Amino acid sequence: MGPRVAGAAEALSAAGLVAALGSGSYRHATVSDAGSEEVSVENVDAILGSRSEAVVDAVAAADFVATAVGAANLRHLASALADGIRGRSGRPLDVLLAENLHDADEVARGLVAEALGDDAHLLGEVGFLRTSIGRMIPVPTAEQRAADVSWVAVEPYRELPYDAAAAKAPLPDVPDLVGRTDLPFAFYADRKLYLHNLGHALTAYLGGLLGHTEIAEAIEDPRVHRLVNAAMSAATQALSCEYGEPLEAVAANRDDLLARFANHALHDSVERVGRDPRRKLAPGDRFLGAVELTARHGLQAPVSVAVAVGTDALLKELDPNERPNALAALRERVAAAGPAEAARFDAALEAVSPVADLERLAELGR
Ligand SMILES: NC(=O)C1=CN([C@@H]2O[C@H](COP(=O)(O)OP(=O)(O)OC[C@H]3O[C@@H](n4cnc5c(N)ncnc54)[C@H](O)[C@@H]3O)[C@@H](O)[C@H]2O)C=CC1
Ligand SMILES: O=P(O)(O)OC[C@H]1O[C@](O)(CO)[C@@H](O)[C@@H]1O
Repeated sequence: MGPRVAGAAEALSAAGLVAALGSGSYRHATVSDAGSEEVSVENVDAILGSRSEAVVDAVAAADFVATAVGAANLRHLASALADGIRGRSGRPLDVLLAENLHDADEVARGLVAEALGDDAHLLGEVGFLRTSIGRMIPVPTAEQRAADVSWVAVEPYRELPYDAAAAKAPLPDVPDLVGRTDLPFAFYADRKLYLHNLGHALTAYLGGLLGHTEIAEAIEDPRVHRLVNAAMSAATQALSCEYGEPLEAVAANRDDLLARFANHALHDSVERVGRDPRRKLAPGDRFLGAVELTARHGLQAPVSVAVAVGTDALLKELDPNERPNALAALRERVAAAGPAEAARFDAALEAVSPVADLERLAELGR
């Protein structure tokens, strides 16, 4: 039997999924334009999040725990994690955080500490491990769900680096679960958000402006590719300067990502990759975090343009009365690099809406 992993999924809407996973297996397809391969993953179980006693017991007994619930939902796990930790009687626990969230370790630790209250000392034996979760997994279509609610399709990329320095216990030997200690883990976390997620979200928003519905179509549009490549190249150079990692190594990751975004067989949607622009445009997340990183190295121009594209996507989702404050806050973040940057942001915003002028955006980002 493999390691015991505590998992939980949200009640009600997830009940069907939990029931299907409770049958003990699910089908897992790896898809690419070169072909696809399907396997059955065995020895699986699931518990509804609302069955909190069962979740607590699972956390108390687990060899390790992993979360992948969405950054905003982490807080809902805190109480079950806290009670599960109490139930371990001091036995060390590692919690792998598979969320696109900067400083996910500090956020999760803070939430669980609050839930533990007077027992917060128990966190001495708990590792909150950042991960760099790069595998792209689209949302199955309604037809796919109707045929098999637990079926999932993924891209071939499968490496999962985690922050080994923060671990409290040895993690099981799982292929491609890679404990990184060669560089500060901040490099991997920043590379994920400010290179992968920045480029991906920009592809989604530009694709949306041009009427594309799938990411692969969007990135193959040369007008989109040029702007995404420019923003990702600025992030590449800035990451290399920030962490002393050779430029060629970071650039190889950029090129691999650009090629992976073009996986047609995955049918990843502009909607999924662009979802929740409010979170994506928050301080420290993929846009504003990337603008800060690139500005520190004088490389911010194409990223400021990217922020304007993201801002346009956000403003379209907000109530009209929320827009002025949101716009002012975002502009202020970009303007921290100086008045020329603020002017670039204003001009880029004009070039996005009401009509997207991608030539003008490319000029502004140079
Ligand atoms: N889909 C992808 O390609 C990747 C996603 N991520 C990150 O992984 C996380 C999950 O992403 P997805 O699987 O795409 O999202 P999703 O929305 O498809 O799945 C999230 C799951 O968490 C469950 N959940 C939410 N709140 C819960 C709670 N309080 N208790 C128990 N279960 C709860 C939901 O029922 C759902 O099954 C996000 O933070 C995302 O940024 C990271 C890399 C890859
Ligand atoms: O899950 P989020 O934070 O909304 O962002 C989506 C991004 O995360 C991933 O799902 C996983 O890296 C990417 O495919 C995509 O860029």
